[in-house]
Amino acid sequence: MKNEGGKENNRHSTPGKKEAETLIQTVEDYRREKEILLALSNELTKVREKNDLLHLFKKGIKGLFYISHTIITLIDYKDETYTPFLLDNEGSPIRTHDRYQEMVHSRFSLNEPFIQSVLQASAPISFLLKEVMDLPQSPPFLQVNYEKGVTEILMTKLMKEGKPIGFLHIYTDKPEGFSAEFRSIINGIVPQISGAVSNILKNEELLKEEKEKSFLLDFSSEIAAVRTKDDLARAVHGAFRKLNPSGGFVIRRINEDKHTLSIYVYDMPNVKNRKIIKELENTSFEMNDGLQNRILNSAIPVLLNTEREIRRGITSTYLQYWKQLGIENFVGIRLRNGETNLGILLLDIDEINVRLLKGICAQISIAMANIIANDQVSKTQGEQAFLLDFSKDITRVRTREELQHAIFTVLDKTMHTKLAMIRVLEDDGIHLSAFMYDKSLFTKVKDQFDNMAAHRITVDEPYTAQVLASEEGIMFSVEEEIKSGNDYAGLWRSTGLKNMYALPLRVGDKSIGTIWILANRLSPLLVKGICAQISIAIANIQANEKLLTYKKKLEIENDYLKEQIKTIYNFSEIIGNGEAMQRVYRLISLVADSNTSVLITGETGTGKELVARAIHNASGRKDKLMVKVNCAALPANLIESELFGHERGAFTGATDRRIGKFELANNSTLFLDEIGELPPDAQAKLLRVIQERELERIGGKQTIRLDVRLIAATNRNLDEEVKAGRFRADLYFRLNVFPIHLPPLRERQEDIEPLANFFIQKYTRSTGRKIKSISPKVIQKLRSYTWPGNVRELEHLIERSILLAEDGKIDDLFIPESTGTDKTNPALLLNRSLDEVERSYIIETLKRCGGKISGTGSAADILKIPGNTLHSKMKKLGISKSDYFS
Ligand SMILES: Nc1ncnc2c1ncn2[C@@H]1O[C@H](COP(=O)(O)OP(=O)(O)OP(=O)(O)O)[C@@H](O)[C@H]1O
Repeated sequence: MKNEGGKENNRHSTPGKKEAETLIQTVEDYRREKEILLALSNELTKVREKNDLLHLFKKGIKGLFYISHTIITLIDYKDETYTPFLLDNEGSPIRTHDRYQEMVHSRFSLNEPFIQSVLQASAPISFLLKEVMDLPQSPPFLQVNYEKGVTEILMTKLMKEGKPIGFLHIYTDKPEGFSAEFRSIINGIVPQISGAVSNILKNEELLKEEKEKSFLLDFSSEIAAVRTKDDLARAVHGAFRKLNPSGGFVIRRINEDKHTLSIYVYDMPNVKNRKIIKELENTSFEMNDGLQNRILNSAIPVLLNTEREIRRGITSTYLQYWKQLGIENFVGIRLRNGETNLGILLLDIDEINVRLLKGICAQISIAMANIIANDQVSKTQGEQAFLLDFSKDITRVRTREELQHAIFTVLDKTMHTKLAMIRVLEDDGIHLSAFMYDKSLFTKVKDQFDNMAAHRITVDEPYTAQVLASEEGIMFSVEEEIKSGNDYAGLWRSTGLKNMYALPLRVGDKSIGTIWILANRLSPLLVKGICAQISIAIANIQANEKLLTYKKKLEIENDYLKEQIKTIYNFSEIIGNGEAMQRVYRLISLVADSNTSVLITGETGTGKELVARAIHNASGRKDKLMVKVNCAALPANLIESELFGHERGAFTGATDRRIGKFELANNSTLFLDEIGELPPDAQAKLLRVIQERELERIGGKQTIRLDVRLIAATNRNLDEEVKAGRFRADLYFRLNVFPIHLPPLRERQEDIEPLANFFIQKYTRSTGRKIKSISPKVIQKLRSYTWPGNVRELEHLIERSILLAEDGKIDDLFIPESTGTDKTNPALLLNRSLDEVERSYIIETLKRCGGKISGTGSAADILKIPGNTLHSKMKKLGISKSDYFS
């Protein structure tokens, strides 16, 4: 240190004349000094512009004092540094120094001895560079100046309101250094320089404020024109480009769930990786991630450092991406409308201008709130208009197909998703079965989905129970359900959609089912509206389907009723009192009242159906119709559907649901006529139904429990059918619990006359003819006939005879020509074996040829076989002469 403003030392140095001269000189100096000071201070008070200050200062002392260059530095108390503020761009020799730029942008510590001594000095203080530059912690600019030939520095602090605000640095490269006069002038001028610096600072601040104001004004007029999200993005982009041409911004909006934030608008000019952008665009970030919530809770912008936040344990993926993208620092500011947080603005900048940012964010917030409100209004209007259309569509829906079309269309067109499942409650109020779904949603997990859909669930199934108990439905996050072990969530995840929206379907207070829709996001208003409409449509369709089923059932019952009326007189009486029929009556009364299955056997026309009806009419089920199925009368491919019913679409041609005869005979009797003709598949299914007492319609999932009494009849010998493998033994045993055999008419001749009389009465009544009796001759004829068609044949014969009778008397019957034991009558071919028929035919031919076996006009000739063959056949069939010569 040389000295502190030691002006007095130069004055009063020599006595006498010299003293007088010196005094004059001193006065002169003083005057000059005053002049300089006055001139300088006059100039300096005018200074407003940064560049003017040093220029005027230098100009003021030019020619009077020599200096090499000056600098003004400003103190920053926040980080306890001082930094260059005004530089001498023309005179400074260090401008060519390598470290010049570094010096210009450095912040030098206030806490070191060199600058502390300046701060403590009450007047300008000078230093020889070589003495101070190597002292510990000395600022590097001393060294840099020294290296450029500067020898000495004069420093003084600049004050404002009693507090140092910066320093004036004056450098010289001359050995004589700074004169006392110079020091004195500097000391005198410091207040003016301080004032000028303050003025410059104030002016700069004012200019900055002006600039900000005009910036905000521009921005606000741009924002005022913003109507859409895109407009907002453009306006914000333009504004930030002006402030920081290379930086980007992101505005995140708080989602409707109030727990997450997603990108609203953004501009990331430095991010070239589309994948990262897509990822950032499509992700909802947890609000309470330790960072977003901090920004939302802070009234002022928050300056953040990516690395530091990661170290603090913030795990949100966007930080990792930012790190990857090299974003070191960023600023987060909340966007808020009144007391409501709307979202956050994130800016890729290092410095914060709090006032400006707050101004910008206030404008963005207003625009954003307006856009959101506008969007909400037009969304609500759109949704309402849409719901109106949907409700119009749905009122026209009558069938399940039409409903499916309406639902699939609405989900596809407006929600861009598909129906996962509608389950409806069954009549028992406990089970829910699949009603409608879109398989194409689950193509990746087809089998698993089919299994799930085929599976009936109950109202107690936990997820269904939750949904049914909820007012507005439940949104399941697929990922969270996966984590919590929800078995269905795997299926959900296969669709790539993020949420499962499950809602109860209700009509009034009554739950009718559940609807499950997978989507990334859905409007709650829309879903609720749609579900209400769907609920009503389903209820209508169900009622419609029920009505159709009842109608069908009634129609079928009606058919049976008609049939029953037609035959009512038939089963009111069974004619025949012979021993064989007495036995049958006993059996009927024994079995009628039980639920035992009965198998009635006997040749065709022996009255098997009559007996079946008699059993039914004598049973507790008589108030309901006995249902009859003729197993021989139906094509094999329809028999199962006739017996067990089918659901619509169960097979080609099944255009409607059909109630099977089994279901129709519930609580009554099912008469299976000609059971021996039942195809094997149907036998197997029949057996299952008899065993389990329940069935499922073909193509149906619902199990129907049944209480049906079975009576089967056949004219076949089922024992033999079983042996030949044509009839299932297990089914035979099930049916043959109580066998009743009806003997052929030829074996109960005693019944022929009463039967004949019964039929005469019956047909005289219906034809109006008056036949009183049958002659004994005719009765005799009837008895001697073999009646291959049994009672039915007798009935038909009498009917025909009555039509042909004259004089109220049946004198003759139109029995086929060869009666009695003649078995060549084609009618008699029935119920006979091939050997028997062959034997009768050979005997008949031999008779016609007078017993001639071979040769011209012989039996072999007529039969067109060699004589030898006929011989051996006769031998095999046991034909002897007595057979054809009697
Ligand atoms: N004992 C009887 N008394 C009065 N009518 C009878 C008697 N037996 C049979 N019939 C009449 O004969 C006709 C044939 O009887 P039914 O249809 O019951 O015979 P079925 O053995 O079932 O014949 P199929 O094996 O050909 O079906 C019917 O009109 C029936 O009313």
